[in-house]
Amino acid sequence: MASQVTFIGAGNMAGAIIGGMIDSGYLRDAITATSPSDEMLAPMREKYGIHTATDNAAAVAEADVVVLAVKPQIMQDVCAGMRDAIQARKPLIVSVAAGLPAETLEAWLGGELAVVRCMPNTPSLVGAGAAGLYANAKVSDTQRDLATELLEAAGLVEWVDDEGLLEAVTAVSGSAPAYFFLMFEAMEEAGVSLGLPADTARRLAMQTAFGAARMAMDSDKTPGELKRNVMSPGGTTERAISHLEDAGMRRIVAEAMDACAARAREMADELGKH
Ligand SMILES: NC(=O)C1=CN([C@@H]2O[C@H](COP(=O)(O)OP(=O)(O)OC[C@H]3O[C@@H](n4cnc5c(N)ncnc54)[C@H](OP(=O)(O)O)[C@@H]3O)[C@@H](O)[C@H]2O)C=CC1
Ligand SMILES: O=C(O)[C@@H]1CCC=N1
Repeated sequence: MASQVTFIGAGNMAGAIIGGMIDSGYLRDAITATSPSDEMLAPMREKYGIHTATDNAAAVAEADVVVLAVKPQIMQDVCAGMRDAIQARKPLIVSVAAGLPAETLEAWLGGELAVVRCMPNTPSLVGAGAAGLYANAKVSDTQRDLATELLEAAGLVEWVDDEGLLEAVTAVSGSAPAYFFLMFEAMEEAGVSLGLPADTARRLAMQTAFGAARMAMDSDKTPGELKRNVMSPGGTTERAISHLEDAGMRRIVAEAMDACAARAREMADELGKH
């Protein structure tokens, strides 16, 4: 029998994971999503055929897994509202909220709970997400497998054994779709400066990124080898890559990712007080 999964929050992240679960054949009847108003829930019912509810406490009463998918800033209040129901049932808690430590969530929900913390990213919406997961000591092997199954429905899953590493995951994948979107913007602008129509430059840049990612994922070669294969000696790519290296591209990327991880640590300090 499928585990009963209740999503608290029915926004982008919940929708992405639910969509992936349905596509991979998860029993619709075993999925419930909640939101304060029916406005968000009606499309969920129509699109996915799942159960919906506006009462969080009632919706977790029979859940085996509760996925916390509301904004971090309102999480404490949301947890307080379903604390008794959670303690009566003790389901696996899976949180996708940025910055909130597992220990804090466990305390807000009354303590002694198995908690999986997840840092997903927005490509989950198209089934191409990349998520880092961390389990506290109370999570059983079966619960770990279940969390993997739920999150793999939206893309790649990588477990980390130290919660602090989720800050590095945030820098490498959680926030990283935005780095690539910035690159697309820059390449489109440069393509336009070189005379291409904007939509042509945009399509070429995006297809090239897609092709490069797919090629790197399918290949036995390292990204460095694949890069060198494009660089004919004395050719155009060598000139472009030299320029990027000389301008400090690697240093800029490292500094941006350090800043990202530092902000994730700050958010954990700000939000995680309990
Ligand atoms: N977006 C991203 O790139 C990433 C997001 N995350 C995390 O995912 C979580 C969700 O983000 P996202 O899906 O983007 O946010 P959304 O705003 O799309 O979704 C949040 C949902 O929670 C609902 N909600 C508000 N109050 C309650 C309540 N009391 N009970 C139940 N549901 C409620 C909201 O409803 P309403 O709109 O009616 O208020 C909304 O549907 C966040 O914690 C975020 O940190 C993590 C990694 C990446
Ligand atoms: O920017 C943020 O804070 C969130 C967390 C990771 C992606 N978006």
